[in-house]
Amino acid sequence: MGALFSVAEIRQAEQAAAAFLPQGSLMQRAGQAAARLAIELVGATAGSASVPPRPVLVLAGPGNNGGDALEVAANLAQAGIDVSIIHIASAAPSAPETAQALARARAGTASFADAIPPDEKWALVVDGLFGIGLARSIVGAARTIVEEVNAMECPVLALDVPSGLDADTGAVIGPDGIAVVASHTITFIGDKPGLHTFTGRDHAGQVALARLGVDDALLPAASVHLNDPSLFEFAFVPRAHSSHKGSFGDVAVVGGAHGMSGAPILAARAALYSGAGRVFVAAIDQGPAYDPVQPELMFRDAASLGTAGTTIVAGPGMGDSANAIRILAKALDGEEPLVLDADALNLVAASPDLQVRLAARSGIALLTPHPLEAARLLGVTAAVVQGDRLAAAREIAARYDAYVILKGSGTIIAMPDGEAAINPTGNPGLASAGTGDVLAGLCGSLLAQGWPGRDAALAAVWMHGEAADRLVAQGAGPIGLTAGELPAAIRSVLNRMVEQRPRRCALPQS
Ligand SMILES: NC(=O)C1=CN([C@@H]2O[C@H](COP(=O)(O)OP(=O)(O)OC[C@H]3O[C@@H](n4cnc5c(N)ncnc54)[C@H](OP(=O)(O)O)[C@@H]3O)[C@@H](O)[C@H]2O)[C@@H](O)CC1
Ligand SMILES: [K+]
Repeated sequence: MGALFSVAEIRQAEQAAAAFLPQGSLMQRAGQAAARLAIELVGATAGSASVPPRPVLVLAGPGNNGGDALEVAANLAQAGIDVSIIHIASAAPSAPETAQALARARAGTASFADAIPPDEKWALVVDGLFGIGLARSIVGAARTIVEEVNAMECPVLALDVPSGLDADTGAVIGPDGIAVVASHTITFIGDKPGLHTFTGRDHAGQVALARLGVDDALLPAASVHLNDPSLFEFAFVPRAHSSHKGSFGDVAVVGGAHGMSGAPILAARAALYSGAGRVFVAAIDQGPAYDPVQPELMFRDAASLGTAGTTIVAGPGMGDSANAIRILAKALDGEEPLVLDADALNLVAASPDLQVRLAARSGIALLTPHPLEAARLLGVTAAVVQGDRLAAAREIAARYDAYVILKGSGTIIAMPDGEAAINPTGNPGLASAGTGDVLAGLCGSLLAQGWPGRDAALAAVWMHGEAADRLVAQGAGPIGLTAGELPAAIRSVLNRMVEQRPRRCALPQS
């Protein structure tokens, strides 16, 4: 479930499937599946499932994505819907199935136009300009069409992938490219990573998958999935009545250089609310003696912190002092699970010595970079990281034998063995100060409670996003959502997950 495939993998499956089918079968199936969804969408828009009072605009490009669109147009016209088609003809000869689809559309009641009729109000736009075959920026007449569609207010259904979007990476195909902003995307044969990360979430809207009857066996075993509780739910275990605070591990958040106390406190609160037994704030410089809102947190001097048996979350507000570097080196040399965030990642990126220590450590390392921190770790620009987020996260995971959470829309979770996931939960409310500190604290908390690195990374990211989504559903965002609201919301998500597990409790280690 939730498997994501590269364009190369989809192409292979498509060729293998087509070899056993009459010509044009896959395109016809794509046209039928998309027409069904289009009818549902216009039915919903018009308030009934009957013929909508407004016409549907179908955009058909020069390749097979255009062929899909022509099949959709023919099917909608056959259902009695008023359809207008803008067809960008190919200079090169079309594939036979696309030529067949064009003939079918021409034979029906759909009308063809050279440009989008001005002032028309559409029930729906179907985007079949370009699919996975687009290899360069959209320019000229096609660009004008995309600009016009993006300025419309009606729903837009993209076929396979919003035209102009790279289905592997979620980047707009450039340079200086443009991509359709769809409200819905129906994607064919297999779901694709680019629809779920970077700009993909904004361009694709709600994603539906039409397998077109292609056998699972024709697709490879997926190494990338959409993050989902089915990947980690067995890690949620009810607590035993005989447990005590020593059963759930210690977390120390190392950070809080002068003037930056808020970040480690947010991380520490998240660790506390997600069930860590004892939580320390280990300050680099002298800061507050306690947290009046959360007096359960214990404040220590980072330099004298005993780290044995303690999961360290290093980085929030840590700064770059010599003291910070010394304390980070000591944490890297320890064997306890370690979460590196924010300044700790920048210190590693700037120090070959710390890089060697990180790569050599035997305990779990979990890194939570945002794109710029990831770029520093890789010695590239943030634009390069964003241009292929999956590849960047996997490269860091492999280089440091670490679990990597590359933050941003469609957060990537990459494991040292190459497995990866893209997170579907969360919303723009998370693009605010301190939410990353909360995520780091949550990761540390799960690791301190004995979770494996893979499950901790997947579950932390999913719950963090889910908590934000629930807050938005309650009206607490996305505008103005604050990081401080997340820990309590995460606690309720976590307890709900545990309740749903049919498992018996885990007896505490003596
Ligand atoms: N085959 C199958 O079995 C199935 C395929 N399916 C569908 O086919 C889609 C893939 O079709 P595709 O390979 O024909 O590529 P597509 O995305 O239509 O674009 C290529 C066309 O665009 C042109 N072009 C490229 N860049 C351009 C630019 N900047 N500006 C202008 N033109 C540009 C390019 O021309 P060229 O680069 O060759 O000059 C070529 O003509 C896939 O996404 C799915 O929807 C489904 O029906 C399932 C079964
Ligand atoms: K498209």
